[in-house]
Amino acid sequence: MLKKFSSKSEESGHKDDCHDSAPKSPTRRLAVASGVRWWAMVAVDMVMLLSGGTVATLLSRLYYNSGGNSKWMTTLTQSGGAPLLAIPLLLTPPSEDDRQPPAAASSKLAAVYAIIGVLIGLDNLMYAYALQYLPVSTFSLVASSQLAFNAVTSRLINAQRFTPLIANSVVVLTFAATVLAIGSSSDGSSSGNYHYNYAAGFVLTVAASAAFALILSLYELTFERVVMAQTARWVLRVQMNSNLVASVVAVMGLFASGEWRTVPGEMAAFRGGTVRYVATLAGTAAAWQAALVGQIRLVARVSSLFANATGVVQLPLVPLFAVVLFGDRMTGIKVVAMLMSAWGFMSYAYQHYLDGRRAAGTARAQCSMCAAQAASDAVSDAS
Ligand SMILES: Nc1nc2[nH]cnc2c(=O)[nH]1
Repeated sequence: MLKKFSSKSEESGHKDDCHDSAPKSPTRRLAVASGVRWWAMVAVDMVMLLSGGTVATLLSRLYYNSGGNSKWMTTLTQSGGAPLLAIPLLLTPPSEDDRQPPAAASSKLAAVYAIIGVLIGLDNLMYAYALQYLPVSTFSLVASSQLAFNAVTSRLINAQRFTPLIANSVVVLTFAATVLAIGSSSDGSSSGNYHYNYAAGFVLTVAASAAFALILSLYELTFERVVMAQTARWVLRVQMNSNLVASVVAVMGLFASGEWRTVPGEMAAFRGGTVRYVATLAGTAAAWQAALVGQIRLVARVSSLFANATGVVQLPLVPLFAVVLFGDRMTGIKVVAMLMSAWGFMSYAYQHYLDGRRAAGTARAQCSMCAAQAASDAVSDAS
């Protein structure tokens, strides 16, 4: 039995043999944990992912719009806030499960952190190039392919089952981003005065989308098969260590590419000056980690596909905030994209709700069978 967030009995459902024989549900291991408190915690994780991711993406755009140009620096901001995670890690009291010895040897854990961390470093670099090489609209369109990639990786790596509602969710969310991209390709979005490098941007966005889907599935596999725990502390530890490895990759890239030499000049020429430069990068780094805490907790609580679906909801949110912050035009198509996003997401959430009800019914039926079996055993023992 896996160790779940905080209270085991409430969140992991039934610990007895009745539950162990229940079939896996499409929305997977926590289908039985569908109480109000559990949904509230999922909602908090979603808000963290959506708000953190939106702020981080907008700040990355601000960096480029204000004169920033270093790809390795943008790469570093995506993982460089990892040491901040030491604060919640220290403040989170260990649960009963955290006091057990780790299920995996330290060397195995180190190898997992290294593999996922290097993948994150490469994904972050490709993501940084993609953000700069493509207009936001095209980027959103191509980046939504990560959900389709995740459908494949979670089928192959995490044995995710698909139902019509989940397939609908994947298709509708992908369409939402497509509608957005087609509709906003000529709406005067303030993406800066770049000479876009479409071909490279396209290939890098697709590669980053595939890499990110793989990363989320590997996180899920790590919680299920390596650490065999999904407590809040384990989530923070796995995120912190893998992102520290990714930061080492980014720092090595910054020095090996020689880009570090351009940083002082970039800082001096930055619109708003040095303080604004540092504040923009520090804010981006903190926002990415907040988003990732939400996303990785969703991987642990629900599944990598659910975490990715939530992340894709963010794609239509970014243009909406860009309307307010960068003066982009609001169009009907953006509203349609957002409504489609909400529909795609509700489809997944409804499947989860159905699973929760079905799992609770199955558990009740099995427990009454267990009780009847126990009573008949007691009668035969007595006679
Ligand atoms: N490729 C990719 N990288 C990310 N890094 C943080 N979020 C994302 C994402 O949604 N996609």
